[in-house]
Amino acid sequence: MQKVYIRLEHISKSFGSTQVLKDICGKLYKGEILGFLGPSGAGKTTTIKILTGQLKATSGDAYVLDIHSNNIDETIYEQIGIVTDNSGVYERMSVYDNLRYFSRILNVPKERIDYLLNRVGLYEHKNKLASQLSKGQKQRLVLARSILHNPKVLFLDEPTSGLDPSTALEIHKLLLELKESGMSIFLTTHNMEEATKLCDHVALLNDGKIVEYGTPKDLCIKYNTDKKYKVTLVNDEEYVLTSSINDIKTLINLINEGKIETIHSCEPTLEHVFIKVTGRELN
Ligand SMILES: Nc1ncnc2c1ncn2[C@@H]1O[C@H](COP(=O)(O)OP(=O)(O)OP(=O)(O)O)[C@@H](O)[C@H]1O
Repeated sequence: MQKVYIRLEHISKSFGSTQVLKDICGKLYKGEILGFLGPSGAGKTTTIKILTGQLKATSGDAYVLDIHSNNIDETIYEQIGIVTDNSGVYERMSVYDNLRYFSRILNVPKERIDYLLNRVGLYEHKNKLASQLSKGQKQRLVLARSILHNPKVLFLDEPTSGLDPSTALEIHKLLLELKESGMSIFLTTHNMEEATKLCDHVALLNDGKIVEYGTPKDLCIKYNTDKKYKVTLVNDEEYVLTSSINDIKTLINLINEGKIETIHSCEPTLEHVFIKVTGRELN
């Protein structure tokens, strides 16, 4: 049976009289990426903070590697990595020394530092002071630090926000490799394309509640209610047809006339699913 690395059981969280998480349940299995998706303020970071022992839930139980979040102590940090924001970088140390410092604490061979610096595209900046890095570069340094010790579970809060597309692509490649190697990744993002590409399962969060859960593909199929088909003709013209009687007649005519090159069904994207489920845009 697949190992469960994270369990959220009926988690609720209030700050004063404001309830920000409402009965959140979910599981993350070994070697999977679970995406927590939702607009700003939906409760994504709060969920990570509860799981990693930085905040206490008002009710419910959360477990990481079978340890209840109320019982987490520093030994858990040998098994998990966390990327929340750019904090935790020693600004007056070089990029290399930042990682060397943590590699000593975590007993990681220093050869891994160069490997990771290459992987996150910071090798050529290794002698720069961390304070001289751009926001995106600092974000990559935090990512490298978080996987230095090859943790079993990695928490990533918006890991590619503010990164240019090619760096984001490199990070995606790295995350998929980490997953392949058996790491479990709990990812929060606003970016539905990123989630579709990376996540085995996604939970759509709105106003502190999980409003949908499933694989990105299954959710897109589930919400493909007004089915559409993209038809490309031999003369390169393109049409989007629906299942209406008129469109079906048009389709039959096009087939009879031998004018069709390809037909594809147009499933909605996760973004469309989110809008359908919540009635609101993501941002
Ligand atoms: N310490 C706190 N005290 C009071 N309210 C808080 C606290 N931390 C978070 N909140 C509130 O809880 C809600 C959820 O915040 P959270 O940071 O979890 O959202 P998020 O989904 O991660 O948003 P973003 O995508 O902008 O990071 C927000 O309304 C926020 O203002």
